[in-house]
Formats: sequence, C-alpha cells, structure tokens
Amino acid sequence: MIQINRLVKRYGKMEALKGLTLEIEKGTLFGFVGPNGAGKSTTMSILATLLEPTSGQAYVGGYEVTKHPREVRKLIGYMPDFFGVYDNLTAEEYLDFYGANYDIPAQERRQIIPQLLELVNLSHKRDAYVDSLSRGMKQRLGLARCLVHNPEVLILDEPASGLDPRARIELREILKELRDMGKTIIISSHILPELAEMCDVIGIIEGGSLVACGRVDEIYQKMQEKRVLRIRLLDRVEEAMTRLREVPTVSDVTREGSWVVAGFTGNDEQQAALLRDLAAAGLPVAAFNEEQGNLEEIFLEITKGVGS
Ligand SMILES: Nc1ncnc2c1ncn2[C@@H]1O[C@H](COP(=O)(O)OP(=O)(O)OP(=O)(O)O)[C@@H](O)[C@H]1O
Repeated sequence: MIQINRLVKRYGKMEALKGLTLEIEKGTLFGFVGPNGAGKSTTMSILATLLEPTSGQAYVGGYEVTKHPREVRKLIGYMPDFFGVYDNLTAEEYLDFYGANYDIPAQERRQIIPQLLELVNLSHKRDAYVDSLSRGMKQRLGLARCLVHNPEVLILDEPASGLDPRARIELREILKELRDMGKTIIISSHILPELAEMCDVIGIIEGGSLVACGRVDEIYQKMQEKRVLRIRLLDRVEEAMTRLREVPTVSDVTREGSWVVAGFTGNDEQQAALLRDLAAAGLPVAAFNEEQGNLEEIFLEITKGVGS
C-alpha cells in the first residue's frame, strides 16, 4: 500500500532524510518510531503530499505522491502533530465542515458523522464546543476528521503525545478497530513501548535512515538473540570466566563479585549446553539466569551513535 524508495529530503544543507526505503502492506498498523528530529514528520508530510522530496519516490496505493497528489489525497487521512481546531464549532459542526470540504453531500454527512462520533467514542459530545473538549477527546475528534472521506490509509503524526494513559488506551483500541476494518495505518512516536503494544510492524528511524524494521515479534526475537547471562558461582569464578571466553556465542565476560555477566547470542539449546558444560567441568554454579533486554534498551542499542 505504501512504498518509499530512497527518499531524500534536504532543508538547505541539512539532510533530514538520507535515502529512506520502506514498504508497508495493506491492513498493517505500522509504528514509526525514532527520537526527535529523526525524520518521521518529514516522511509523513511527504506521504501526505504536503512536502516535496529532494529525490527518491514515495507511492501510496500505487500513486507516486508528487505526480498524483490528488489521487493520493483521496486515499489518505492525515493528522499532523499539531492541528488547529475551530473553537466556535461543536464537534458535529466541525466534522460537518470537513465533510463539506471533501464535497460529501449534506445528506451523506448526516449519516456518516454520527457513525464517526460513535467510532471515536464522542457521541455524547456531539453538541459540545470543540474548545471545551479534553486533549484526548480533541485527538479523537481529529482522528474522526481524518476519516470523513473514508480513506484507506491513515497517517497519524504523534497522535498519543500529551495523552494520559487512559486516553492512550482508548486511542489504541480505536486504531486496532480501524486496522481490523482493513485500513493501513502509520502512527509515529518517539516512545517505542507505546507503539510496540499496538502495532503489527515497527520501523525505527534515526538520523533520516531506517535502522530496523520488522514485525514486533521479530524485534522481540532479535532481543532474545542478544540476551545477557548472569551466572553465580560459589567458587572458581576466574576459571569459569576463562571457560566462558572460549565459547564463540559468549562475549563481554565480566565479573561482579561472585557473579559472572556475559553477552550470549546462541539459541536455547546452546544455552542449555553451556550450563551442562560448566557443571560437567565441576564448577559450582549456584545460579544461572538470563536477562532479556527490554524494547527500550534494544531501541537505544540499535540507534546508538547513528546520525550523531
Ligand atoms: N522546515 C524545516 N526547515 C529546516 N529544517 C527542518 C524543517 N523541518 C524539519 N527540519 C529538520 O529536519 C530534521 C527532521 O525533522 P522531523 O520533524 O521530520 O523529525 P521528527 O522525527 O518528526 O521529530 P519530532 O519527533 O521532533 O517531530 C530535524 O533535524 C529538523 O530540525
């Protein structure tokens, strides 16, 4: 549904995107994650036809964004990181205004708007002024606004920022519902766990390049490949360290008192064999623990030093 091919964007001398390549399949809830200034908003603005790339191509539904902006705009709903709201309108009038902007006939709007308000759990706020809504409600109304023309693709720039945990959960549930309706959704954040909870696929961007991309379970798998072993010995700690250093899947062997800490890149069978070998050598292993890096650590590890 979305293809990005060696996309470059320069602002003067500053290269915000450095040949970004990415593909997103239809019906995917895609999390675009990266620190501030990584290039998420730039990528999303290009997809939304609001910004011209310096070079490279981006396609939405097979349409190249710079050549067929009108077709692309019909296909997408875009929510920027900051969006203005019209204070003197009610929630219903607000959606009606945007519906009219998309040339949706009045009769059709009367049908769609209650459905949209229901989808984003704002039916009870139909007659409330936009100004009076909470931040979470405004975000949900903004989401409804993106949906008035029933787009296939949603591009949401940091929609969860500034929301409290409850509002975040509500947003997450709505996005899953939309994904289950077959929509392709790109959502950005600089908080990895926030996206990992709800997305099918995560792309990590740093310094204008994609540094990792994959299904959330694959990223977890990668984490498992980088586990840390903590082994406590009653005695002969140095001897255990020497043995461990000889194992090809073991790295960075250090000592913390009676504990040996080591990186391990093998699989479960190799890990079991390692424990067996230590025991067979008569080493008094009292504890053998594995620690898995959490997603945040992996994110920091993957993006370490890139772009700086
Ligand atoms: N209009 C502009 N003029 C000059 N530089 C810009 C402009 N817009 C963005 N940049 C720069 O391009 C880089 C990428 O910015 P972008 O807004 O795409 O990042 P981001 O990942 O969305 O970050 P954030 O999470 O802070 O929104 C940053 O270094 C930013 O300062």
